[in-house]
Amino acid sequence: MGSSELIFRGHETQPVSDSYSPKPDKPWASVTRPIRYMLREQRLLFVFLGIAIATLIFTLFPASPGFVGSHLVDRLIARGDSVMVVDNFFTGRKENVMHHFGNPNFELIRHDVVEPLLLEVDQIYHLACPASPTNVVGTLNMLGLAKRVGARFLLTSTSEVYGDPLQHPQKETYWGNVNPIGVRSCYDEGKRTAETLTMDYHRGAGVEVRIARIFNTYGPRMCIDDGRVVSNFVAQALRKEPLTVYGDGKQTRSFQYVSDLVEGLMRLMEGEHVGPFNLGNPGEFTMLELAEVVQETIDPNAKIEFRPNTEDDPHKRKPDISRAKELLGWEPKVSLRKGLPLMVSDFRQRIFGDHKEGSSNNEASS
Ligand SMILES: O=c1ccn([C@@H]2O[C@H](COP(=O)(O)OP(=O)(O)O[C@H]3OC[C@@H](O)[C@H](O)[C@H]3O)[C@@H](O)[C@H]2O)c(=O)[nH]1
Repeated sequence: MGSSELIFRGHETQPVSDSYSPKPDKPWASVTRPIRYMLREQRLLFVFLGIAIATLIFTLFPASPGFVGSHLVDRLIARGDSVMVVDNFFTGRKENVMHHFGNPNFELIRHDVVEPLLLEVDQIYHLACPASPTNVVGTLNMLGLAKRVGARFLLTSTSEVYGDPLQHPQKETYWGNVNPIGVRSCYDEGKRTAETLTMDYHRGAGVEVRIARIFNTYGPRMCIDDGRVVSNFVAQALRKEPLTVYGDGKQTRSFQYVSDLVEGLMRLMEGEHVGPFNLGNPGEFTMLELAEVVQETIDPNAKIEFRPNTEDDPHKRKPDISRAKELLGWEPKVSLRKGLPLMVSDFRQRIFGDHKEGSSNNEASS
């Protein structure tokens, strides 16, 4: 049964403050109940919530605009789930999911999660997060929805909750070192608040929740020129521009290929553990080392240009993934040197319109 047969009452108002109130009577229950029963009996129905807003003032730390989500949708559809994507397309790209148009198991809804919406679903992957104060509102709305319809809710939190970490590598038990009033705070504290709300809805309202803390992720369909380092370096090398290394380039990050992340998210959703779980690749690189890998992969003659670093830039970051290994049976399979070429062919195609290099849907087999 296609998800298009669902009842969608997206424009009903559902004030955040009534999130804990009992469910009102559903006038269409006699119609929706059998449909819901059949859907549940056949396959789970998913809502995937895409990116919400990246406003002009807050574009500093854009979350993945439809990038991670679109790969997740591919996997869910491939295993036969019905998927509804909710996205306001402020930064997300319709092209990322266009190949599912016409599939009765796929539905796309233009909606901003800062506005409440009501959909009958079993699972919610909440990936929407603008670097703006509205991210907390979006999370509240989605938690309210999960409570109301009894859906399992997965929050994609971030390694940013560890701030500029004083513990290395970072374990989930580490509470972090975040500046509450800095330029990154809106995103970092927004995600920390999202984790808090998620746990409160779990403890207080019995919502089934899952929390993933996602480390730097890259792959095909990543936004070009979004400011993140892998996207910047790859686009710069392809355009024969110098790679812009911020600061002295000795700060470290751990880069995970998108298919590894998607596998981790799905295992987390299906598993029995709330988390939080670090989902990241423990391979740690300085930005200068990353630049070297990009040079090896794209252009050995690419120059490096040093730029002043941004404020509060974390000095190092590397996930301890023992918990995910033990409880989810998950670990990344794609190294940076293997994953980067798969992203490069997609970027080349999108930057130069070159169709010889393969499709934008490249995935590393993992
Ligand atoms: O062109 C660039 C861009 C960035 N950088 C550096 O590369 C490092 C990584 O920067 P990014 O912006 O890619 O990523 P960050 O690790 O700072 O934040 C990221 O962390 C986890 C995710 O959840 C966030 O969405 C993402 O912003 C920083 O040290 C930055 O200073 C460069 O050297 N050159």
